[in-house]
Amino acid sequence: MALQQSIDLALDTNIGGGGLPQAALDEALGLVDQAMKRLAEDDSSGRLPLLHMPRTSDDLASIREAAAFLRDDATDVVFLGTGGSSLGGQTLAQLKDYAVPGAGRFTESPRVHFLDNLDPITFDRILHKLPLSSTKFVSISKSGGTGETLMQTIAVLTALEKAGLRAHPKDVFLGLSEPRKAGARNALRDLLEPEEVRFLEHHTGIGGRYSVLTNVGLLPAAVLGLDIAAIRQGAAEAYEPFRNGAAAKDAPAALGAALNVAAAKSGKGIAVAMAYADRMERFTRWWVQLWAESIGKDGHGTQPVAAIGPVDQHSQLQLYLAGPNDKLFTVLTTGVAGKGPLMDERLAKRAGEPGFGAKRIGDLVAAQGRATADTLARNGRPTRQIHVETLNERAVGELLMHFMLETILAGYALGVDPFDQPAVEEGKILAKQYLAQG
Ligand SMILES: O=P(O)(O)OC[C@H]1O[C@](O)(CO)[C@@H](O)[C@@H]1O
Repeated sequence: MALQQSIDLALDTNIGGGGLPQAALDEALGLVDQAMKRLAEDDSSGRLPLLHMPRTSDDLASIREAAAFLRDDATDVVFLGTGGSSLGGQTLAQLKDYAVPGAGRFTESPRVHFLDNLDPITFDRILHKLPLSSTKFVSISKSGGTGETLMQTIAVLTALEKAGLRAHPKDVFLGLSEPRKAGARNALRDLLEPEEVRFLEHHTGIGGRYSVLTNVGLLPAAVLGLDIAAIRQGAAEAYEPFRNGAAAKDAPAALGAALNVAAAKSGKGIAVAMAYADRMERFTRWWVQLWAESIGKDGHGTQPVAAIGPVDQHSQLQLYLAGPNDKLFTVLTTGVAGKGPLMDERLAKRAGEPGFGAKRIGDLVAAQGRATADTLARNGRPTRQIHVETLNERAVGELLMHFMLETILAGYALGVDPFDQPAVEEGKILAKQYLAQG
């Protein structure tokens, strides 16, 4: 197990009155113990296919084969899709420097792009800059009906046509969506199937924000040459205590769920995840969707906030330490001590920081992650610490599964359905009405 979790700095016994009372945690653990029974039934009945994903391997060959098609002769691979149809892939791609400030510009071929936000200027620019004759595209939408993804796909087909490349969309496009349902439209399939574009099937029993371990997340990971089997193995590690029938307090994801439930019931209405790694920035955004859409309903929910360190020490930390004590913090760190450029002693002295001499950048980042958690605790702010020594496929797989399990269990314990998102439909319908009105 790569993931180490400590909730010591979250409890009032250790950090004083601002912390969570042990009694609140005990009560939440009782609720999560019940939730775990439900989860075990979900597993044995097959009701939650996500729980079987870590042990599944028979689909990996087809994912690798689709990835090989995308890589073949391609300078660029563009993933179209939004929310859960993009953020999981982005999270994994960050292991290969995707969207890492600075480093992301130097990624190897094929360059991978995730166009998850709909912005006319961005889309125009990228369509003009992409070498269309050597670019492959993947349109991902579970429902097949998401307006943003449909518009992106239409725009790309049109651009291919303008570039005289329209004759062969099937050679440059893949679709990924649910199979057609009797009596219902799948607009993405309606759009691409007449062009003979091949579709990979989106798992019907796994919603977008839980789909990172399926072909939705693993396809981009495979395009980037990541070890997709190791991602699943890592996920299996997170699930192992549940398969072994552990009590909530002994299963890290269940303990995390209980902590969040205790926080929610103790008036901590905000959950902050602050990761001390550039390569976890997309992970924090993936988690924001996971938590917000799963828990925010029926008047329940805590507000997820994503932060990364050390940069957000210089923007958000003041509020975290001295603003309202209404938050539960999760500080995520990796084993960066001893890594990165070495500080020349002479130059460190000249900069007035002799303590930097002979230290590495990673030494400071490691010290900062620790100092932030301790400072939050000293100021009575409940703080959980999660550490993974090496951020690789296995560790990210474990983190992803940990947070999915934590979210499902928290939803069950709070009495909300963690798998739907009915409220977002209203705005989508209204937007289409406004579009039609002009
Ligand atoms: O994969 P789809 O069906 O295009 O949906 C994209 C996203 O939109 C939502 O349905 C919310 O509008 C998310 O739950 C989902 O991840």
